[in-house]
Parts: sequence; C-alpha cells; structure tokens
Amino acid sequence: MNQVASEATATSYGKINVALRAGPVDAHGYHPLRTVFAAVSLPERVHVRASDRLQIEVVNDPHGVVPRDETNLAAAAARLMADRVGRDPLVEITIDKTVPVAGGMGGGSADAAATLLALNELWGMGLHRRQLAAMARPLGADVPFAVVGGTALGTGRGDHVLPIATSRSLPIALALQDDGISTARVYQLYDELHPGAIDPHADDDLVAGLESGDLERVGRNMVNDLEPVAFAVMPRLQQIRDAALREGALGAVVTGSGPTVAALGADDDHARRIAAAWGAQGLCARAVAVRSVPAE
Ligand SMILES: C[C@@](CO)(OP(=O)(O)O)[C@H](O)COP(=O)(O)OP(=O)(O)OC[C@H]1O[C@@H](n2ccc(N)nc2=O)[C@H](O)[C@@H]1O
Ligand SMILES: Nc1ncnc2c1ncn2[C@@H]1O[C@H](COP(=O)(O)OP(=O)(O)O)[C@@H](O)[C@H]1O
Repeated sequence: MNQVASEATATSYGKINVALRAGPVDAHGYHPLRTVFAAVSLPERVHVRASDRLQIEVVNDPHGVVPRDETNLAAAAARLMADRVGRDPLVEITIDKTVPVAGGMGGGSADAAATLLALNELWGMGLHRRQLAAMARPLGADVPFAVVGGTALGTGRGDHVLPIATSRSLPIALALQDDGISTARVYQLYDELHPGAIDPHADDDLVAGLESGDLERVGRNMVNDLEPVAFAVMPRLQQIRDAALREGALGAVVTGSGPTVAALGADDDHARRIAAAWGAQGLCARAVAVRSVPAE
C-alpha cells in the first residue's frame, strides 16, 4: 500500500461511563460489562508524520507521566495498523493531551483510537470507523468506543459497541484527582461483593432517556457497580458525589474504575455551578464543566 500523505491529524475524546454494570469474573480473569459510554469535550489530538523510526512525543503532560516508549498505547496502535498493512511503523506520533491520566476517562484509549484514525489517512487505507473499531479490540476494552465516539452501549468487555442516537448534549461537571486508582485493584476488590449476572434490560430506561433528551431520566439512571469499591479505596469520592447531589445534580457517579466523578447538570450553567462548588469545597484537584460530544 502506498503512502498517500506525509502527515495527518485525528482527534478522539475522553469518555465517561454514564452507567456501568459488571458481572462476576470470567474464566479469563475479566468481568463482563454492560456500560453506556459518552465521549466528552476533552479532546486528544494526535498528529502522525512519516519518519525513519517509531517515535512518541507528548504535549501537555505537565507531570511527565505518559510513557514515551513502546508501552504508550498510541505506539501499540501504530504497530497493530502497520502489521495489518504489512509495513513498518515508521511514524512520529505527537499526542496533545487534555484528558487526565489514569482518571478512568480513557485518555490512553483515545490516543490509540486517534492514532488508528490518523494512520488510516496517512497510509490511505480507506477503512471505515466500524472496521477500525473491530480492529482496535486487542489494544484495550475502551479503544473500540474511542474510535466510534458519541454515546454508545458497550457489551462484552465494553469492546462491542452499539451507537445510541441521542437527541441532545449532556452538560457534565467532572471532579478530577491528582492521584489515580488501579483498575486491576478495583476489579479485584469488586469480586468480594459477589456480583450476580447482569440484567440485559438494565439500561433500557437510560437509553430511552438519552434518545428522547430527557436529562432527568438520564440522571436517575446514572450508576456504577464499581463505585462502592472506588469509595472504599478513596473515601473522598463519596463526599464529592454527595456534594454534587446537594447542588441539585440530576445524577452523579464515579466514572469507570475512578477516581473521576461525573455529575449531570440541568444545563451548562448548572454544570459550571457544580464544578465551582467542588472547587470551593477543596474536594478535588481540579473541577471542569464539559459536554458530551456527538459522533463524527
Ligand atoms: C473500568 C473501565 C470501564 O470503561 O475503564 P477505565 O476506568 O479503566 O477507563 C474498563 O473496564 C477498563 O478496561 P481495560 O482498559 O480493559 O482495563 P485494563 O486496565 O486493561 O485492566 C487491568 C486489569 O483489570 C481487570 N479487568 C479489566 C477489565 C474488565 N472488564 N474486567 C477485569 O477484571 C483485569 O484483571 C485486567 O488485567
Ligand atoms: N497515550 C497514553 N496516555 C496516557 N497514559 C498512557 C498512554 N499509553 C499508556 N498509558 C499508561 O496507561 C495508564 C492509564 O492510562 P489512562 O488511559 O490515562 O487512564 P484510564 O485507564 O484510567 O482511563 C497510565 O498511567 C500510563 O502508564
């Protein structure tokens, strides 16, 4: 396959899990999920440029915690894509981050997804997003969603993605922490709660709320089975959730394995007020107001 451009850029976004249900651990050591993802307006912009070797640069990583070596998920994405085309991954990848690292917001997954999208263009592969999403599964459970974007139901490990046709954007406040929570540890502790099987209709009311644009219905259905574990590991997260509810949030929940807490406002101003209240109470390192982002 020929090189059709010498550089390309693509964007993917951080995610929240509006709802997350997890079943008992399977024979492979993974928990089956039923989760509703929403992409939020924290973009990860990835630029790829033909080079003589695989290189990673990261912009906006003030603490220098994002790996620059082959363990970066964007490098893994480049190798996967190169294997698929039968070429060497000779690209310089520049990642411009806005998603907090290890926040349960899928920033690394967004980088991997944006790398696949950008290389699809750079190498003129002409693959559709659905094809790229299927290809992305080995990179991580959240990567197929990060390719598809928008709002979607994830089943399996969250890696089988079905888009949801939303009729309005969600105004969301996010409480961010400086310290992360280990996903592996959260799932391990979750087993101690002896979870039962997931109800396949658990998300019906939430999906109806998203489709009709009924924010109160969406808020009522925000849930995360992993939340009790996240609260036990980092007790201030419960105070943060409760503070949002006192500010009149329509729903508030830890996202993914945490520690980010997401709260749904009635409108953008309300989401900003919730974020400001968190900031004033000193409960989190940083609080921001964002919106859910539609699929491209
Ligand atoms: C919790 C979620 C929700 O969207 O996202 P984050 O909060 O990490 O963003 C995902 O399930 C994150 O899935 P994934 O990206 O595969 O997690 P990894 O960090 O690779 O998994 C670390 C470890 O957690 C356990 N694990 C992970 C996923 C899963 N469904 N069941 C598990 O038991 C496994 O032991 C695995 O080795
Ligand atoms: N491109 C990347 N951006 C951020 N972290 C990355 C990336 N590639 C690999 N990692 C590693 O993955 C870990 C968690 O990544 P991240 O996607 O930010 O969080 P989460 O899994 O909580 O959504 C980081 O601590 C880092 O060591």
